[in-house]
Amino acid sequence: MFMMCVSAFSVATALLLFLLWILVFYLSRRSCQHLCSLSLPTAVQSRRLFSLYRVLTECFSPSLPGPPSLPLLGNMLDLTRGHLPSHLTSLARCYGSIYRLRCGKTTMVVLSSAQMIREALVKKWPDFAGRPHSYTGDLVSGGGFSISLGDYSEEWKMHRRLVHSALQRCCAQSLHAVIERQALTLRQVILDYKESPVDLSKDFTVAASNVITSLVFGKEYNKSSAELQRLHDCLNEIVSLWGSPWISALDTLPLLRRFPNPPFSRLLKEVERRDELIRSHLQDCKDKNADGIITASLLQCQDQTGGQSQRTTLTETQVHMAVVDLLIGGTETTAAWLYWMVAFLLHRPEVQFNVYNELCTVLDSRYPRYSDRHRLPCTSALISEVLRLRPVAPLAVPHRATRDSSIAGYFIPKDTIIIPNLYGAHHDPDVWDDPNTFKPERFLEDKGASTRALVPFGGGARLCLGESIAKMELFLFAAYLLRDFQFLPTGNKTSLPDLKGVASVVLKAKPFHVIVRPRP
Ligand code: HEM
Repeated sequence: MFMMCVSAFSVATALLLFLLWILVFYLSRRSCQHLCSLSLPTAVQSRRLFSLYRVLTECFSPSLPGPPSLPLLGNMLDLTRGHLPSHLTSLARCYGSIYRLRCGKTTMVVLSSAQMIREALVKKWPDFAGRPHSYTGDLVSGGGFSISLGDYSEEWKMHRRLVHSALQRCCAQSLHAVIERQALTLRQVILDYKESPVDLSKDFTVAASNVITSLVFGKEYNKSSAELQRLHDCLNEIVSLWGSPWISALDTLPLLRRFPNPPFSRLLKEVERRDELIRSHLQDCKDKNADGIITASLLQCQDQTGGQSQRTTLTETQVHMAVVDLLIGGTETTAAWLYWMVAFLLHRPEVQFNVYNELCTVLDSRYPRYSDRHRLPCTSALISEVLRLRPVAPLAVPHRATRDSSIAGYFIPKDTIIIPNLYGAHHDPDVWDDPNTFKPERFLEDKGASTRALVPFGGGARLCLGESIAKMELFLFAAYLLRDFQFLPTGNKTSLPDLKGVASVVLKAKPFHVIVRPRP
């Protein structure tokens, strides 16, 4: 009897709370819409109502699972692990494909399945299109004016839209020819090695970089160019310093900014050097009437006067930072992917053979064009599988919730940091059979059903800006290389490349040597 009374009481309380929540939800939504037009006391009341709604929503939604956190440190130690993407993926096996980590006052939510990532980034894109604000992020992004690190705003949308249109125009006009030329140059570089064991990492970086510098500055370089070296060293140093704990500590513990910090001083110096280099390249483009097709397009955007409804002008800083975005986003990513492709092919030589056979049969003896990709399923499957196993931006770039929202029924408060764990989604055992094994044939067998679960370029408002360029590059570089060469290990099985790699902002394979034999 007593038990029956208790349960009746609990049901009644829950019902009452639920009704109260509905009432508060309704009133708070109405008040929020009119908040600006209200008198001060009414506005205060409405805000209180809204806070009450927030508290009740939090109470009603289940709390996010996650590993235990230490006092003060929270889960910071989890974030300093060597191979962060695979560590976050192993946590997903314990806590599920959505879990939280705490870092000081900040809550981070890690999404490790394609379904969750799509829900947040694509379906609810306006809620999760923000970027975290940070002191050091502002310094490296010209005050938050880069596309990749700038927060979501009307100004940012216009910036991205104009740069995106410039890229689309360039893709249509000259991208194919630029990549073909670089693929042929790379072919010659490899032929010159005359089958001696080589590490191709730098050659891939130069090839990928030349595609971008041709489009941006109308210039290409060879491997020994001091100018190219300066540009790469500077950009790589900025990316690696910015990711270091010495620098991120300045964002979480502002007090540290008062003390000397040599890595931070180096970062500032490199940012200054980068800006000088880019300024002089842009000046060159202006003086020579803009050879680089993207920059020409961006500089035109700068010259136009703004329309009434849609502004069409970019500031000098926006053009400058767009160039930085394209150089950083477009070099190490494509190069790292090519290097991974060779590493995996050394482990499964029969895949090389199948792709080579396909290229010879379908194309006779000519070089492939991007439009051939639909007739080359083995080549396309190889590209998808390498992107799946080693997404080169394994944790994308952190997002920020721009307002209170939810993912998979969990309440996500405004300003929560969202980490799309693309690496985890691509190793999800519920979607991929034998997820850790390199098996391009999986994309042939299930007739593309699982390509929806492939999210190497992110999605939604923050979808990789260079996706179309990257896809054409991966296809043409891979097809040219595999048509002309056979990649062979330098010795026995123990000389095969390590397949775990080193994870930072970009996931790269560890250095390895290979013998490249020209096909007859
Ligand atoms: C294999 C090649 C590439 C992969 C896998 C890749 C992947 C990604 C990913 C996962 C993001 C983050 C998306 C997010 O925040 O949710 C991103 C952003 C970005 N990527 Fe790429 N990328 C590649 C090549 C390129 C190229 C070639 C360029 C430029 C030419 C580029 C430029 C950018 C830019 C500017 C952003 C920032 C977009 C924004 O915040 O709105 N990427 N990329």
